[in-house]
Amino acid sequence: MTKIAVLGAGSWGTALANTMAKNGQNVMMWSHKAEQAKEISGQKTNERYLPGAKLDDRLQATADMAAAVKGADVVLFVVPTKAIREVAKQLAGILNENKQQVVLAHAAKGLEQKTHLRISQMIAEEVPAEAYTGLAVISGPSHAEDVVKGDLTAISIGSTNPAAAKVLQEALANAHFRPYTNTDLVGSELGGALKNIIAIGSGMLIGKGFGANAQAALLTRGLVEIRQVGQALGAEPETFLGLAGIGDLIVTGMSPNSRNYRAGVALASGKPLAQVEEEMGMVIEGVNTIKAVVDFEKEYDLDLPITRTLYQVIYEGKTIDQGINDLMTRPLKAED
Ligand SMILES: NC(=O)C1=CN([C@@H]2O[C@H](COP(=O)(O)OP(=O)(O)OC[C@H]3O[C@@H](n4cnc5c(N)ncnc54)[C@H](OP(=O)(O)O)[C@@H]3O)[C@@H](O)[C@H]2O)C=CC1
Ligand SMILES: O=C(CO)COP(=O)(O)O
Repeated sequence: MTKIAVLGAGSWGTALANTMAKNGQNVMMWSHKAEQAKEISGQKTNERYLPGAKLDDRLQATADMAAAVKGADVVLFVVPTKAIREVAKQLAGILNENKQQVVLAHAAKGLEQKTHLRISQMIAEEVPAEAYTGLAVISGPSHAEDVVKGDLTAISIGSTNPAAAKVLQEALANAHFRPYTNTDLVGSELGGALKNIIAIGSGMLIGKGFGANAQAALLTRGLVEIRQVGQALGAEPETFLGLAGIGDLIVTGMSPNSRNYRAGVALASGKPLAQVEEEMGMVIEGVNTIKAVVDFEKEYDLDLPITRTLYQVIYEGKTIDQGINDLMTRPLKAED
């Protein structure tokens, strides 16, 4: 039995922790809210984030990070990107105090606002190398709402340390949940972060009444942009043809369970971004990630028309209709 501390008690942290608890692993969740930890441990529910879901009887949560981490073999971060650095700082203090060495993993899908760093880079800046044996990312097509219901799901775990990926693969696997491993940490992180931008666009198209042709065009051309950025940042291009790439793009770009997709639909109805974020009540990573990616376009001399147009629509007042027209009437070119 592996002892796993899951840091973060939103929808995805709860769904992953619940999967491992059902598999018989020794799981302790950490929530920064004592009331929520009490609800998870006592009632086996997390009504705010997974309404109606009944969690495994063995699942426990605490608001004391040191207690969650004590004796853990694996520590898994599942907080939004903007909270990763702060949580990593707290964890570093605890691991240092305990002289403890763990496998580190995260399941977040974004880039840091100011630095544009990937999540594993932020964690590696905060947690000293002697406190962990490997760093892995859980990526791929997986909405928490579907996972907690036991819907069939396949994900990918990326790490340059195969032993770190393996320990997570074994802790998570069951007949409904099939994790694959790969060694492309960079590509697995970027696939997860970048598809959120395209998913917002996909929601906008549906909100505007367009159909499957339009969605297929956007997702396919969006994948070309994701691959360009990935290659510029050192990812393996093949990763974007796998679960962490096209797999996640399909589910996030087409499922109404996606927060990013739903945000696109809501923006197309004319709601301002602040209202969309408030009404969602859960993190919409793509609206922040897009800021980093428009900077990458200049920094690495890339051509990212969809990303650039979505940025203009979300932040610079361009209408969706104008954005679509700009994209459709660009100079004609060969498919690349
Ligand atoms: N939801 C999903 O299906 C999937 C999500 N992901 C990714 O997982 C990450 C987390 O997403 P998700 O679970 O959906 O997010 P949610 O918005 O559902 O939950 C976020 C959780 O993190 C907590 N949190 C926020 N800031 C802090 C902080 N500074 N310290 C401690 N806890 C904090 C929130 O607490 P509070 O209630 O106080 O705000 C909440 O419990 C994201 O990067 C997302 O892209 C990846 C795959 C699937
Ligand atoms: O990454 C996800 C599914 O794989 C979750 O996407 P959303 O954050 O858009 O819900």
